[in-house]
Amino acid sequence: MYILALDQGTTSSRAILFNEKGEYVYGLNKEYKQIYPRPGWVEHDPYDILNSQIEVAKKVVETVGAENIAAIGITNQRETTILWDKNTGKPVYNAIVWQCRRTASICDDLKEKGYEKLIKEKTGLVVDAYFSGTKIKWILDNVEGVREKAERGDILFGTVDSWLIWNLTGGKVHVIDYSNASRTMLFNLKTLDWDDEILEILNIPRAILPKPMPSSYVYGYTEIFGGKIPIAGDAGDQQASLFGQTCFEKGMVKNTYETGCFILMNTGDTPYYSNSGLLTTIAWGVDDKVEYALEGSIFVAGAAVQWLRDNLKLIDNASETEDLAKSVPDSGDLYFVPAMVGLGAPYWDMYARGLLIGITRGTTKAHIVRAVLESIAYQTRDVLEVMSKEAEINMGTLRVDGGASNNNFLMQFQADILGVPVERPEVTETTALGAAYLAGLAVGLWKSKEEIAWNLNKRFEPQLSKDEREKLYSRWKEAVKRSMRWSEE
Ligand SMILES: Nc1ncnc2c1ncn2[C@@H]1O[C@H](COP(=O)(O)OP(=O)(O)O)[C@@H](O)[C@H]1O
Ligand SMILES: O=P(O)(O)OC[C@H](O)CO
Repeated sequence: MYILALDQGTTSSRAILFNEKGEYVYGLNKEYKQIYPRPGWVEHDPYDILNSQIEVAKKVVETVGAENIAAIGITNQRETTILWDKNTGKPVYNAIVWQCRRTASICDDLKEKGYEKLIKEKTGLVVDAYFSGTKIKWILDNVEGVREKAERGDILFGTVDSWLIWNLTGGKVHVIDYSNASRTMLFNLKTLDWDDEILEILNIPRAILPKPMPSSYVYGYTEIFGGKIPIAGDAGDQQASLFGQTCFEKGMVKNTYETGCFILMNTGDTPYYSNSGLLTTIAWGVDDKVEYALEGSIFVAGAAVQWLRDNLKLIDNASETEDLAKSVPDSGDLYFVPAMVGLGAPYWDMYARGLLIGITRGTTKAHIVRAVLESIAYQTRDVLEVMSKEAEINMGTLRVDGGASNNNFLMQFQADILGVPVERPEVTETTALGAAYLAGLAVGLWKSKEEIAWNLNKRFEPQLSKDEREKLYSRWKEAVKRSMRWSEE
């Protein structure tokens, strides 16, 4: 039997089959349209999300037959917000993507009113436009007629997992798992329920919200692939990858290098609160138990490589960056700060903007490409420094995954700049793998977490001296300072 993982990411939808040993069997990927209506705004068409996901899933299922699929696990770009009409199933507005900054002023307002502490204590999150709460409010307040309909109980909200499950089950099931719920800024980490006080502050009717559920559970069935297949796993993509990396022990850390970079540390069965801009989040709910994680979210990582490709046209594809970066001995003191949509952890500056500094007559394309890759590793160090300090854990190794973790230059530079070994597993699609594991556990394909495997592909040992490392890193910190608050009016 196989498990089908649906990995609905920010830039593409993926469907991947895993076998009973957790090995990658076959997968397909479809990119879909990014919509940028104004500077700093990012949207997706919810039907692009759904149709691209179904298209790849159907093709993948055809290769083995629906009858051979034991379960489907869903994992998704988190925070992205969709509201739809309960009766027609039609979205009332485009999906507002996690990267979208349009609600920065709503967040400023919440901060001015002094709600930061309350929101952090209840949800584990900092007040930022990143999370779903203010995006929901924006749609209710700005799209004509939606608030009235919502008050009448005719509107449903979902993150992308909810939207997919609702559609895959023919409009029968309206759920969200705890890990996704913990990204809405509306979910109380202790009661494991929506928080009425925050709902009131943001003026969001409870009736639109999905039912919070564990991450490994049979939520319902889909018949759109020819047979009746249980949907049995649901987790936000970063939590799913923590699961796929088998970071089951307290203190284990992974970094996923995708559009953004997401660094999560398992903190066990109690939420751990940060004083330095890290997020407290639910890792998963499995076996009647909820576990927590500390997270550092970096908004732009692989997306900066995409920007080199699509906007600057400096490269034709992302993998070219590896050889280009290696073609120069260093960046020539060129630094790139990818604050295109502000800066996430640990800075949380919604008004920071991208910066390239240190350009000379000698600067070449290779230097720019190298500076872009290096910026991904520097941002990761920013987060890990704070994380290790706060959790009082000396990280032994960093487990890595995601599209850009295939870049050997980047992984070596990461080990160099951290001074810690970096380990890449055989399967770098660990997000999908985690969703597959969660689904497989719910239907009994695997009996317990102990049956789940993790295999090493390559270990990168740090090669820079401490002096060299610190010199490079201190220049980065200087560059970051100069990018901050740039777009504040
Ligand atoms: N070999 C590579 N080197 C550098 N960046 C890469 C490489 N492969 C992919 N990327 C970048 O990583 C991102 C793709 O990662 P992926 O895991 O597909 O992300 P997502 O789920 O966010 O769509 C893209 O932004 C791409 O530019
Ligand atoms: O689409 P990804 O994989 O870049 O992940 C997006 C994150 O879930 C945003 O929090």
